[in-house]
Amino acid sequence: MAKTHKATKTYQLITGEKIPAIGLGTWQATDEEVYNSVLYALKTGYRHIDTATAYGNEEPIGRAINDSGIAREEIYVTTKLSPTEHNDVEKAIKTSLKKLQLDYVDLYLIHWPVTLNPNGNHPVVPTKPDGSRDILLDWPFTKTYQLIEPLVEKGYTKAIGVCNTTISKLEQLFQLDLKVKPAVLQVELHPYLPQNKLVKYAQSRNLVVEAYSPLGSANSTLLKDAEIQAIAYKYGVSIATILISWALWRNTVVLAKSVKPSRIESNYEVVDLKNEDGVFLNELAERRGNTRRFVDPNWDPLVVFDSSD
Ligand SMILES: NC(=O)C1=CN([C@@H]2O[C@H](COP(=O)(O)OP(=O)(O)OC[C@H]3O[C@@H](n4cnc5c(N)ncnc54)[C@H](OP(=O)(O)O)[C@@H]3O)[C@@H](O)[C@H]2O)C=CC1
Ligand SMILES: O=C1Nc2ccccc2C1=O
Repeated sequence: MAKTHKATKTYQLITGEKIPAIGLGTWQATDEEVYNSVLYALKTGYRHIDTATAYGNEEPIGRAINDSGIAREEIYVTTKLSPTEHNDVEKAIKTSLKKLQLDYVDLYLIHWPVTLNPNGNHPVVPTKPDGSRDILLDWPFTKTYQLIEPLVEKGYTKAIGVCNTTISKLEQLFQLDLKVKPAVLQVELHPYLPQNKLVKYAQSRNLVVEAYSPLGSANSTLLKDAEIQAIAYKYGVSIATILISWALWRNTVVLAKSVKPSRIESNYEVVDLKNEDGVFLNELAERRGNTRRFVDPNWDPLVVFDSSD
């Protein structure tokens, strides 16, 4: 049986700041669950919390951070700009900070490279009369990126970045005259969707890459995979531990969500994967000839995930 150790690894961002390699995911939990899970995670040793305006849980997260008694500068906090907020990013981040009871966040991400109508029929997912998403098609995410750049100098966030972008979208970003470079790329990553080319490209541009839904999200089929189970068996740990350890092996941040104390604890215990096992997991989807995305909202007619990259 391999020895597990606490996941205290950090990466250095392009800003010079350190980011803890393991962050607690907070999507899909009640306010009470999220409050308790953040408090428990911080007690366990986590120092990185991932949230978003769209999750509607910034307020209980702020309370938990406050009640933990841990110094603000020891905790890495990320929140995300919602697609309906691209028109007034300063108001958006100020609202998030107020809910989080913080003076600044460590990282502010554009949640989706999609702009939704801020004056539509719903604050998070506005729709048109035909039921389709109310997307502002003439508002590219690059325009939003340029709007969030000043938030760093104004002190609202230490770093900025993007989520859910492909290589071609990152290339569009790097074609701009950037005042503030993106520090982080947050995308769905696990052995069914390793996105090897995207990870390599982003890391070569000095972005720290973050893996969301690393366990395959809720009702995960990944956690029942026989080949991954065989690796887990070799190390004497769970599949979840292998998935989290693989994410660290490939030098990505890993955002695992749990509201269960025992899982919050075990997800913070990792093993050092042998290279052969890391490579095996990198290549699993390609070997099987299929990938699987667990998070893929319908942004029709906008193509967010281009299968070519
Ligand atoms: N930028 C973006 O667009 C997105 C960002 N994210 C971020 O990434 C985070 C993680 O992704 P998410 O989709 O939540 O999914 P995860 O892959 O983290 O999986 C969470 C699910 O796995 C269960 N689970 C957690 N630990 C274990 C374990 N050790 N054994 C078995 N089951 C376990 C959880 O249940 P339980 O809680 O009951 O333990 C929950 O149902 C999000 O919470 C969010 O912060 C996610 C999606 C999109
Ligand atoms: O964070 C998110 N989790 C999701 C799951 C389904 C669709 C969108 C999202 C998010 O933006």
